[in-house]
Amino acid sequence: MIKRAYMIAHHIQRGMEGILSPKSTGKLIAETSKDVKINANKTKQVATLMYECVKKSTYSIKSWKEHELNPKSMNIDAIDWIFLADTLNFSFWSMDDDKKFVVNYGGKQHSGYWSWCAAINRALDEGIPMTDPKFYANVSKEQFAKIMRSDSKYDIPLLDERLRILHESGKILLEKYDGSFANCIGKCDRSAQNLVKLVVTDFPSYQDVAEYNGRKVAFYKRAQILVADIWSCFEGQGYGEFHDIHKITMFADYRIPQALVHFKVLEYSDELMEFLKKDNLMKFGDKYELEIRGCSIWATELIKDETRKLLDSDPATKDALMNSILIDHFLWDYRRDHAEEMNDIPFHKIRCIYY
Ligand SMILES: Nc1nc2c(c(CN[C@H]3C=C[C@H](O)[C@@H]3O)cn2[C@@H]2O[C@H](COP(=O)(O)O)[C@@H](O)[C@H]2O)c(=O)[nH]1
Repeated sequence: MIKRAYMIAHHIQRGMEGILSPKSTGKLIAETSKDVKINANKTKQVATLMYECVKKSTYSIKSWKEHELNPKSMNIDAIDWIFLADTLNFSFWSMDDDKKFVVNYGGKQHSGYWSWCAAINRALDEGIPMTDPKFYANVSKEQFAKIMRSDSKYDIPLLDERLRILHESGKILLEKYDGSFANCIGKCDRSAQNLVKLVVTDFPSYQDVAEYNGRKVAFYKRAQILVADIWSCFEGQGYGEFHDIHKITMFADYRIPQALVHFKVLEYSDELMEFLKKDNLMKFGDKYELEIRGCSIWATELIKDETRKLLDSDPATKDALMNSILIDHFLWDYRRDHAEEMNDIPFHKIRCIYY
């Protein structure tokens, strides 16, 4: 057991030299950021909101399965569903809010991230083995286009990239992990960090890394949300049991920053706000982008620390679970549920496969 753990750590470490972890990335960027600032007082307000949710049990690890499109079971099928969902969990935004990819499913119209989940479930209902890597490692362009058919006039962005990544990820899963992500989990000795490192080492589309002031920095948004979704689905048990799950940071996407600006936790410079309001496209690795993503990670860490203090000060909640995953999911769901209020807050627009 020890030898194997050492071998894994050594194998993984080899590939990760000199890359800052997401938490260290967030700290570094927050300390030097010019156009994005964190308002420590406002982090206390969001922490109070989280504390209230825990007290009223309106937000917990169980919230993940309450989403109608997420798997309800805690089995291998759910793991393979989650791996597929998070492998293509990126870039759903459209320049015009009324020109977006939409999938009708379960009597509802789904857009954004949920449109992708709806497409998966629609395919499964049609008898297509969508979550089986033996299927998607070789799915044809035509069949994938049919699976991803839109119920609006607009296709999902980066359709060709998505097909390429499906083929790439499916082949790796078949060749190295006997066709199921459950086998990747089995190799990580219940360590979330080991699993993140395995994913970003073996699955190239997850290598969400950039350079900031000469340092290699990692956000690992999709790798971390993959581990977090497994943890959430299994409620921290069985395949979802990770002794170091608290080391996972928030997932640096383009939506949480909107929520953090809404709560005034993040403050953008006039120049940045001007740039965003003009719907200018950013490129992956731009300074503005790194400052938004890095400060979002660090702001969420500060919110987590403040929430922990409040929970510890109350006998009724001192043993309550709290981590950056729960805060992230709360903020993400809050943003979707209060989209109207946040429409005036621009999000950074970037076409990439990392988030
Ligand atoms: N930080 C963070 N980013 C998240 C998620 C999720 C889905 N998780 C949900 C599912 C069950 C859980 O309870 C979560 O509520 C998707 N995304 C990202 O958002 C963007 C899509 O946004 P929109 O265009 O509005 O659909 C895109 O970058 C996508 O990668 C999350 O949880 N956290």
